Amino acid sequence: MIYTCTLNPSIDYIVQVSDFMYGELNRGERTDYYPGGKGINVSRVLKRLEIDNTALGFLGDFTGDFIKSFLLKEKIRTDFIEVNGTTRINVKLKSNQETEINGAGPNISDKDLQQLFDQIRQLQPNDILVVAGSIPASVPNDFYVKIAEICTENKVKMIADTSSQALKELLGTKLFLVKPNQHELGELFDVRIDSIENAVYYGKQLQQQGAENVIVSMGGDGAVYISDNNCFIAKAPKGKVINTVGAGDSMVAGFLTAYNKGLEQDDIFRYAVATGSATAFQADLCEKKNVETLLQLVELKKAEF
Ligand SMILES: Nc1ncnc2c1ncn2[C@@H]1O[C@H](COP(=O)(O)OP(=O)(O)OP(=O)(O)O)[C@@H](O)[C@H]1O
Ligand SMILES: O=P(O)(O)OC[C@@]1(O)O[C@H](CO)[C@@H](O)[C@@H]1O
Repeated sequence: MIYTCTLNPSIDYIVQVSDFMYGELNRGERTDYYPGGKGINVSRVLKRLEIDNTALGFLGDFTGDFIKSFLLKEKIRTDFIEVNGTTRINVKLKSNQETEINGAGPNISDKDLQQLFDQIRQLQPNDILVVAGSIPASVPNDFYVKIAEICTENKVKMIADTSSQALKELLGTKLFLVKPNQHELGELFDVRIDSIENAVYYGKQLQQQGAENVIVSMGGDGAVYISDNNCFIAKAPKGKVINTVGAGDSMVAGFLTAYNKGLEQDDIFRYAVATGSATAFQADLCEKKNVETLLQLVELKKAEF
């Protein structure tokens, strides 16, 4: 069984303004509300790709209820822990540029954290747990490391998609997959990643630090995949970009879907890239048919290591 865990979910409020003017009254031309948070996005895309999964994490108040009922409508199994505060609303402003304001999120108590640990201790060998997104301010930065320890003990495969200190803390931890984007990887090693060569080099460093599979995503430029002694480089398909929020999460869901089907490494990566791009070309997250249309448009090559 696959589980996702989102410590700090959100409602993503997506507002389109043709010429946003700072300090003025701007009127939204189109507004959308989606359940968000990286793990929740992974769960939603997995479900669309016909992979059953359960979404875990913390939800609170009316915003939490919105997310729960939205996921229920999409027939996604959930087992969220109810917290006292209000789940955040993240603003995604689409104008000439994409601007994001992500909220802080509610406080999470020690009791809530213990409850999550208890849930994770119930997972079975060969289950997969995707921990994704930022760690709320009230939760220690090494929280994912503690989760990883439980996963290792119970032979659960852990996937991490996070950034900043939470990602730094995970260095040296055994992970099944880690998927930083180029900026997150650069921040991790205190360098600027502006070429495929750099992404391969630092991706390999991550592999040496304990990750079985590493994907470095590079937005419209595609991605790099490192596993065993193999390295693949993919160019993303071209298309009309509508909303890139969740493209990286979709990539993780695509990877898992193809891995679950037992595909070869190159085809797993092709599927992951197509899924990320399929989401970038939709207002909401992608559907299976969007992914299938893009599969043959992903240009992939094997690189020398
Ligand atoms: N402009 C784009 N055109 C085509 N494909 C894209 C574009 N942006 C993203 N993608 C696809 O999605 C994948 C992941 O994108 P990106 O590197 O932006 O992830 P991310 O920063 O983790 O995203 P997020 O945090 O919003 O989920 C890319 O490797 C690519 O396949
Ligand atoms: O603040 P975090 O946890 O780093 O990221 C949260 C977030 O930006 O990530 C998702 C896209 O990947 C969105 O659904 C959500 O708003």
